[in-house]
Amino acid sequence: MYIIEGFDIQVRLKDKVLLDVNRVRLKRGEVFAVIGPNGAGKSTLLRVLALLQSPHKGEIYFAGEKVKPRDGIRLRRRMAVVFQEPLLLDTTVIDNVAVGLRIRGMPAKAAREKAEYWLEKFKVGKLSNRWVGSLSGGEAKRVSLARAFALEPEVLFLDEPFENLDAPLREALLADFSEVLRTTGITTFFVSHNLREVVLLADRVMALMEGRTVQEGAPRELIDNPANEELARFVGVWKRIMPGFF
Ligand SMILES: Nc1ncnc2c1ncn2[C@@H]1O[C@H](COP(=O)(O)OP(=O)(O)OP(=O)(O)O)[C@@H](O)[C@H]1O
Repeated sequence: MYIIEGFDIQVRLKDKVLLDVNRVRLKRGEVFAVIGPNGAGKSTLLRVLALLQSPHKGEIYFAGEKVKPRDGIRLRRRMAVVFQEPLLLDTTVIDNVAVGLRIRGMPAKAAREKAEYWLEKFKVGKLSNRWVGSLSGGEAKRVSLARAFALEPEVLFLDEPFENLDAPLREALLADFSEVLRTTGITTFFVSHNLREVVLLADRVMALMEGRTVQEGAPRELIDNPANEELARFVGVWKRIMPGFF
């Protein structure tokens, strides 16, 4: 039932505890969001669960299997990560999407077809042969999402994927992304500052502050009954920004 489970995860930097999470669990098929202020440890938690960073303490299970350090590469192939910056390779759009599939042993023609399919899904099919250097920020994000989905990962990790976009571009991408998520049913873990995004996309949300979980539940629970004053202020700000939405 759980694809990823983390227990007693601690990350430290010298004497400072950056992350101290008792339990985090991601059910198969759910969209799980992590919100919290700057420096709360959200990206650190993402990196730990995506097996990109080893915690100083704690255990992680992937599909019921306890993760050992040497399992990293093998298990990471079952995941995909999209960062705030698209991190595209300096080549064409289609090659960016196809290359991961080729690395996984897919023949060139099949990889190209799959890449085209996912580029179409994210409405950038027409840009297939463009060099990535000529893309706008929004187009590059769409390509990086297409690249992640093309891998058909068991878990998709997203670190603030809609940041740094103008409002109209962000809205359009959010709508398209939400549609793809709904149709693929892919298990997703995403980090966000944006409560509206969380309401639109997430089944469950965890609020992280100073590296610790302060609340976890359905987005509605967090909005209606924030667990502490800081969270209540955060929710209050969003209610003022978007009256009627929450
Ligand atoms: N390599 C590093 N060196 C020093 N400090 C670090 C490093 N990585 C993370 N930190 C610190 O760890 C804490 C958690 O960082 P993290 O990026 O996980 O927070 P976050 O919630 O994702 O923040 P943001 O919303 O600003 O991206 C912060 O105080 C940050 O300064």
